[in-house]
Amino acid sequence: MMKLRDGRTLYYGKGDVLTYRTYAAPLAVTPIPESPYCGETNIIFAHNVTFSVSSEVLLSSFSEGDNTHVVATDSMKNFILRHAAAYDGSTTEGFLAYVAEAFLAQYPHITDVEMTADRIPFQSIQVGGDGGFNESGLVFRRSHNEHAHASLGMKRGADAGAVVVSHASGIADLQLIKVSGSSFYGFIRDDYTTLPESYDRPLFIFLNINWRYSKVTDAIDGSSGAYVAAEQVRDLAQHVFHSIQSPSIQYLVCQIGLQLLSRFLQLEEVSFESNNRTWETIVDRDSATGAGVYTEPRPPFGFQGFSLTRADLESADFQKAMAAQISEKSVVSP
Ligand SMILES: O=c1[nH]c(=O)c2[nH]c(=O)[nH]c2[nH]1
Repeated sequence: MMKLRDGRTLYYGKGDVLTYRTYAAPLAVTPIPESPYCGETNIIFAHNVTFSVSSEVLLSSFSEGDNTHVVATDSMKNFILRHAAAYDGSTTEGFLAYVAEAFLAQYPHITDVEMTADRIPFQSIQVGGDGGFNESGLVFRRSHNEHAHASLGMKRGADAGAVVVSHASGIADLQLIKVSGSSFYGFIRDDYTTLPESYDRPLFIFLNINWRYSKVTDAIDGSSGAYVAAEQVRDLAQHVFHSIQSPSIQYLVCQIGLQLLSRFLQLEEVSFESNNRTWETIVDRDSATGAGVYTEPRPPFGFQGFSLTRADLESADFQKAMAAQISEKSVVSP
């Protein structure tokens, strides 16, 4: 049979399984200099989960309408929700691994499980008291800012155990504006060029960052000390954006990638999808006060994709290119 885009020939499952678990185990991470984040209470451990399975024996459900081997997607939803109650870990990746492994154990005819989860972020509110402001711990504010996500593929192994065959973690919809300190000039000027060169633009980017660990256990086990929180990745990206004079988004994401791989030695790969939402200038900034007026840019929007592996970093070609550019561009101080 022809393979689908993700390599599977068939699958079915349930999406938008909204899973609001309260009082999951707290997460503590190893702090990094670029981030004040040190962990998460997980008082609300909420996710939008997508779950799907595949197996050769499911072919007859497609070809003959034979439902003998079909676990109803409604039952999958129940399985996820009930296992959310029993999960005793602290990470999204760990939760996915726990559910996927339990499902393979429960249904021996299923060979593959694919799961993704978008974290639904809730932030504790601060309440005033005698000693100042403290976390409420009871009232939370739903956040519509960036969110963490993870995906995991698990297969039944040769010895009937489950093995992780793919995993990724990420942060989506980070939206950052730097009001000064970004340029874009020196690009090809020809008959098609109308964009003026900019030596100080208000750079607004939408950013998705994804990463993969060398050892998936570091992602799954929140108590390993090697877990990388999406908040830390976000804060490091913000730190780099703040610190460098960027000549382009391409350069910016590469610098963030380099910084991530040097800060988190447990990561094997980082990748970026960026979108350029630079504000359109209406009134140029006043050089004395900085006051300017901008409006929303109109479509179409530019985008960039970039991935960096630890092997890239160690390759001679890459090091040569970096050495050349370090001498001509500002770099981030660690
Ligand atoms: O950072 C940028 N990279 C580009 O490739 C590009 N192209 C463009 O029109 N504006 C920008 N900005």
